[in-house]
Amino acid sequence: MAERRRFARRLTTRLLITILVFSTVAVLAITGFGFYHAYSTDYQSRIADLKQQSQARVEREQAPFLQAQNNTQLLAEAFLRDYQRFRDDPKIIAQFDQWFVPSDGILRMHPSFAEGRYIAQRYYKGLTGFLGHYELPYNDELKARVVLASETLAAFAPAWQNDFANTHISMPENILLHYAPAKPWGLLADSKLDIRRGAVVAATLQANNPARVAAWTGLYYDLSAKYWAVTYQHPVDFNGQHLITPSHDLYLSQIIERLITPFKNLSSHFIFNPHGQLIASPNQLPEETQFSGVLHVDRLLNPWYAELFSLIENTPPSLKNPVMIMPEDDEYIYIITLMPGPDWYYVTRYPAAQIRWAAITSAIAQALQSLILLLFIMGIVFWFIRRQVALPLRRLVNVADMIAEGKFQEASRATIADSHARSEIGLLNRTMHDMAKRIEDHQQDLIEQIEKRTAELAKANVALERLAHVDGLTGAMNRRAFDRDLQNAIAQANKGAAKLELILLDVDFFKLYNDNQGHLAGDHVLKQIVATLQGVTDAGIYRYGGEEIAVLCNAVGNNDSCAGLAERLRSSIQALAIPHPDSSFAVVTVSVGVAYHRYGKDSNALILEADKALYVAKNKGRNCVHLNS
Ligand SMILES: Nc1nc2c(ncn2[C@@H]2O[C@H](COP(=O)(O)OP(=O)(O)OP(=O)(O)O)[C@@H](O)[C@H]2O)c(=O)[nH]1
Repeated sequence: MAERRRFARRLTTRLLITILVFSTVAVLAITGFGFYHAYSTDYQSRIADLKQQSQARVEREQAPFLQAQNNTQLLAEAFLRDYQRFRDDPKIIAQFDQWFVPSDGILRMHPSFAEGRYIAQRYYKGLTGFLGHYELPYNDELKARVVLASETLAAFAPAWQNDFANTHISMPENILLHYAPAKPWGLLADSKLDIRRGAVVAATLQANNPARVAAWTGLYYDLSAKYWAVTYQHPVDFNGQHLITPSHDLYLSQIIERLITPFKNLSSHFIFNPHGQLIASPNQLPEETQFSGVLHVDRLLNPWYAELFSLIENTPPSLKNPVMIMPEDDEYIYIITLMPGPDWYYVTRYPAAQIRWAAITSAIAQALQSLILLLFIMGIVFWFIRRQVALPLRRLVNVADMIAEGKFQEASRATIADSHARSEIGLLNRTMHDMAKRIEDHQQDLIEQIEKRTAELAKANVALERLAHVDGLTGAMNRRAFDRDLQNAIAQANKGAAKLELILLDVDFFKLYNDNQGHLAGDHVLKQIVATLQGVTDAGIYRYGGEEIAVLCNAVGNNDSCAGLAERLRSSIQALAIPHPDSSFAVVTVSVGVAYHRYGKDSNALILEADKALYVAKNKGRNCVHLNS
């Protein structure tokens, strides 16, 4: 029984361990793969995020650059339109002398254009002009060009004053027309200034820019304005002649400040232009002041800039696709984004360990989730197996024990609990229930049958017993019964419980009766005698020998009662009056010998005494009783 319980427990435990082992192996494999996958996915996703963040920042900051390009294009087209129509107009040419007046040995636009004035219903303000020393005299074309350029500038620039600090138009004749309401540059500029010597205007001259491309200058420090700026310059030629260069200055302090602001204090940012000039760096660069914005990486003391720029040149980004660079032995990764407009390379430097660590943390978190999920599932499986398998199995084992112990009724009641379950266990339970019930019914049948058969057997035994001790002819008890009863009676008598008397009766002249009346008639006589004796007494009547009858009388009273019985027996036979022609009494009679038991006398002695008494009765003439006293 205990073995069966242990087996049930072992089965459940083994089932759980098997599930646990296989699940653990599966989860570890999946977690391992998941960890690797989560790590690489997270790593890639963080790189993609960095690219996206850089791209978004660049796109946000590129607007003023693109607007500057559009604006200068607009100015160029408007100017060219007017120039082709009015360059020979005498009124325009004549205006030159009214608008531009001598100052410090050069010409400057009349200060009223800066302060505010109306000319032909157009309001001019914030406009200044610097016409520096020029080696040739001004001809009509130049005069008309300066006036038309001034008008173009006055027409468009005020609309942009909120977006750009200034708008200006330079000319290769050392002329600069300037719109900036806050600062009358044309009135303030040193008369000895030759703007063509400055890098900005110089870059627009045909000699320096034979391809005639519009471009952004490198970063420079505007000494007069005291800020870092870049200038977009759009050279405009007509019939091979360089007429004007509309341009915007774009103050970069705020833009650059925004661009080099780190992401979450982890990144640092650099900006290069395609010519290898450093536009911005988070580091303090003393060289900046030395080179006034022409900071070529080769001229920087730190070779790291040149190496980085060379890597960027090897894998340049496109407008939509930033690239990632991972230099060997470098603890950073670099995202290079192309900034449209000035075509700058915007570099985002980010610690590689930070990305790896974040990816590992994320992968570990996912792995932990998987493990927690495994534990949760195992918990549910454990609970399910315990509730749905282990407990019902244990109950079934108990039921099996009950059946083994023969407690079928208990077993059939105990199986009710899980019998409603639809599982195999429920089915097994119902089967056990049916089995216990059937065994119980069969056992009940068997018990009833055994009881019935036992009763029948007892009855048969009683009959058999009776048959074994009854004489077949007369119905009196036979000699075997006599011997048994005599022994018992003597034993009782020896204990003093009762007195005992043995009466022996013998049919008189029976040989003659047989001989003359026939043996069958003799049998009939014997039957009649026994029946008669039984009618006279309840004492045991035995067929002791052929025609000898014994009567055991357990007399409680005195000897007379047994003597009286012997006499009543004798007379009852005589009274039958069965004719016996060969008897001296003419009827069938019996002689009777009686012997009394005395303490210590055994059965043989008692029988012998009774025999002697009978012998005496015979000798006395028969049909009489003799007591052997
Ligand atoms: N019909 C019949 N006769 C029996 C049976 N058993 C014994 N006998 C006969 O009983 C007779 C007994 O005879 P005995 O005892 O010799 O003498 P008796 O003729 O009875 O004479 P006394 O006893 O001296 O009166 C025998 O002839 C037996 O054959 C029996 O079962 N049926």
